[in-house]
Amino acid sequence: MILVKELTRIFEAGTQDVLAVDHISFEVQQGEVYGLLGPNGAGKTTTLRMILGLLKPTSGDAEVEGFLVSSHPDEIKRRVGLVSTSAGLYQWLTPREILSFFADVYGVPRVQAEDQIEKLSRLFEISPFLDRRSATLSTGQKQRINLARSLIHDPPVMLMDEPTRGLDVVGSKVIFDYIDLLRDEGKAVIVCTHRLDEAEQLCDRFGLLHNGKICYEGTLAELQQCTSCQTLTQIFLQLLDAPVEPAESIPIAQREFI
Ligand SMILES: Nc1ncnc2c1ncn2[C@@H]1O[C@H](COP(=O)(O)OP(=O)(O)OP(=O)(O)O)[C@@H](O)[C@H]1O
Repeated sequence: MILVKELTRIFEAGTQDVLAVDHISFEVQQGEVYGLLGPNGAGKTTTLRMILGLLKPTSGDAEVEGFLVSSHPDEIKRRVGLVSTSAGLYQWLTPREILSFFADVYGVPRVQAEDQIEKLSRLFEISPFLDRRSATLSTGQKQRINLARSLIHDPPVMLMDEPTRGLDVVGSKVIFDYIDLLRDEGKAVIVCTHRLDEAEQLCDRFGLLHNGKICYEGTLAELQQCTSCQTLTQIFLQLLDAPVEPAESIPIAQREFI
């Protein structure tokens, strides 16, 4: 389970600071897929990075499986998998070497790691290029390896930042099926995506971020009811049209850091 409590992040950016995430709170239960959606610059990636402990919040906290990120960052990393297209692969290593390396980093016993590599290879159909140098792989093939890498320690919580970016229809279907499997296995999943059609199919509940704030939250039916829109795309466009304050810039003199 993921609990996000009043998370806030201010970035220093020249003479004005940027309020990227503004006191957001939400929770994701086991077996639930939560769509964290919003336009470019809304604060999605910043939120994921704070939950994982890669970025210190200016204020607020996040809790994963009962551990606070502020006090137990290592426990959080053991329990969370991050899928991100910006994650690079070690070009000179093969996918098998990369997966073994990360299994080792997470302390997965060797035999269990080999089984897990087998299972993930079948699942993501990466067996044909498991022993090729990563530098020779296509974008979609690399994305599949990234996905397998983030799951090597079988974490109970998954954070997915644009998981289908760069994938063809077949690759996207593999991810869809996998997210369904994660739900069935009782994992808590956050998915950030610009593909609203995909989000509509994939997610049980949504948080719509705009200028660092969650403006709407709920199931599709609840969002439809409170906006009088039918599709997630229409709801999203209504959100963008709404008179929301622009992302706040804070003069340096008024900055507060915790
Ligand atoms: N290191 C940084 N320094 C300064 N500003 C930053 C930094 N990282 C992010 N920001 C700003 O914070 C805001 C939120 O960025 P973030 O990457 O979280 O958005 P996003 O919703 O993931 O966007 P996208 O959909 O384009 O990936 C943006 O205004 C961005 O410019």
